Amino acid sequence: MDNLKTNDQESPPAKMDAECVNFFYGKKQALKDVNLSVRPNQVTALIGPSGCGKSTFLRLLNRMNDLLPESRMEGTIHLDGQDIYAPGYDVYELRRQVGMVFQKPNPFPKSIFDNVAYGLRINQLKTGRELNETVEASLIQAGLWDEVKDDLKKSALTLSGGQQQRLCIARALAIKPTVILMDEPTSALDPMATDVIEKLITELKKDYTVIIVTHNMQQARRVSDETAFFYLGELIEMNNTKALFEQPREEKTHSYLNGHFG
Ligand SMILES: Nc1ncnc2c1ncn2[C@@H]1O[C@H](COP(=O)(O)OP(=O)(O)OP(=O)(O)O)[C@@H](O)[C@H]1O
Repeated sequence: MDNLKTNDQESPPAKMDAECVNFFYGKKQALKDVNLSVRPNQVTALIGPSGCGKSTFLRLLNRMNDLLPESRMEGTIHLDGQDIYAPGYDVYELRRQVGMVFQKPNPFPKSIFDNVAYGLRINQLKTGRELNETVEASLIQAGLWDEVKDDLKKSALTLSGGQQQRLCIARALAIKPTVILMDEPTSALDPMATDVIEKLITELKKDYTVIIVTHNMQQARRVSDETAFFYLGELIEMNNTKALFEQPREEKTHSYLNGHFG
């Protein structure tokens, strides 16, 4: 399955890569022999019909499936060349480096400021002026600062859905990750809020590596540099987004993109 990797000799080393990954929920196999490389400072989209394993794969990238009872993973996943499932690998440091934004905005019932400061405080990374500066910088980077700068003490729950999602992105950015995982980050948002987040994703890749699960093929086309198409737990094809959409190599990809199933 090496041919599914998109890393050639001229590319920078992969930011993350998966080799021969299988994943089981009890007896059910959700991922089958997945080989996939993610390039740094790019947006990689994971697409495919419901239940094909996109979210399962995404969650393996920061070991979010570790606590699921009776689940089992085989294969290896590297971050900057290090095996993140190796015994002794620091899972807390992994989750600091590989942040996650979920489908539904999930701010804590706390102030806007405290939401962004949360990870910095529990990890004792910053206090005082440094804390304030990092909160401000994260809100600026998430494109929310101008809308909230006079209301930092207000509850995060008073924000609109789109603002809440940008707040969750600011919260993820505050602890200085290098990779951001996004699991259908706009599926609960209206078209205008979606547009704002999509533009933000494009901005973020200057500083971060972004991996996004999306049901929306047009969104994958708009925001991503590379797209991986999953079907029934297998990675069928991965390529740069334009090529995958315009000249899919595999018949299954072609059928899916043309709406024959999904
Ligand atoms: N916690 C779980 N326990 C058991 N089976 C699960 C669990 N989570 C997912 N699955 C199964 O694993 C398979 C892959 O699910 P996954 O959520 O990764 O797919 P997906 O492509 O992200 O789907 P969707 O687009 O609907 O979110 C599905 O058959 C699903 O039913």
